[in-house]
Amino acid sequence: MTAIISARDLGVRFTRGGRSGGRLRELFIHRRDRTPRTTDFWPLRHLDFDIEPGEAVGVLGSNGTGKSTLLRLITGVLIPDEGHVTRRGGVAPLIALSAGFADDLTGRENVEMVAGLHGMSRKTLRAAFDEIVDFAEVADFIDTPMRHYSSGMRVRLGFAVITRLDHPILLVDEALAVGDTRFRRKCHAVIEAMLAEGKTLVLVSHNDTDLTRFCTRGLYLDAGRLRVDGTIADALAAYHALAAATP
Ligand SMILES: Nc1ncnc2c1ncn2[C@@H]1O[C@H](COP(=O)(O)OP(=O)(O)OP(=O)(O)O)[C@@H](O)[C@H]1O
Repeated sequence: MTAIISARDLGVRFTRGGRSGGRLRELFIHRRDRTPRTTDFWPLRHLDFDIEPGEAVGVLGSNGTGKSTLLRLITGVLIPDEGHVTRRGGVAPLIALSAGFADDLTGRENVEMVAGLHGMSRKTLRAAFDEIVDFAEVADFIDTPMRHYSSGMRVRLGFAVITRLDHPILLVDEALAVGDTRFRRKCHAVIEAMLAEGKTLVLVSHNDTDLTRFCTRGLYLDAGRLRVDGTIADALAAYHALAAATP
């Protein structure tokens, strides 16, 4: 089978205190020529893996070990400094606890923007809009600017719109941790349905139950390296062994 996501010697370099240059600037500058600074570090380096279509892969590790960075590299919003990552097909990303929403726009405008950016036609969005809003339970706030949304409301609307995209790859970063129990249950049913359809899931989570519920495979990151690429049970065991050994 041909991999749907492939990483080869993948690495990215950050500057302590903030990555130099904005994301947009990075698109226009050949960053590989950037002279290293003493404040530079590699949050991720020398990563190699292939993910097959339909796999459900959990990414785990302690805080700051590069999990979100890996998802941003897979999505393509971050450009690697070494190696490369390739995707076959579109990616529906729910990262940084949002679908990429803008605070000044209303919920409605944000849904339209995100759906449009991800290639959903106006007709499809019109047909799906009410269900998205109902699922997110934000009908009373849909014309309110996003800055007035709670983190739970944001993540609910983000989840509702992102999971409606017709992309084969779903990336979820910690989003399941934010909703309340009832909403989490609704999200679980949606993810299970997407997996049953053959979609590919990459899930970043600190929650063992979520990781074992959805994922068969685990990528355990430590100090920016891929330490275990195995079953989710193996990856969790390595993660917990390290936590137990760390004072
Ligand atoms: N834009 C940036 N510029 C500089 N450093 C950054 C940037 N984004 C992240 N980092 C740093 O890179 C490292 C990896 O961050 P990342 O958010 O990927 O970790 P994580 O494993 O997702 O952490 P957590 O479990 O806390 O969410 C951290 O040291 C973080 O402070």
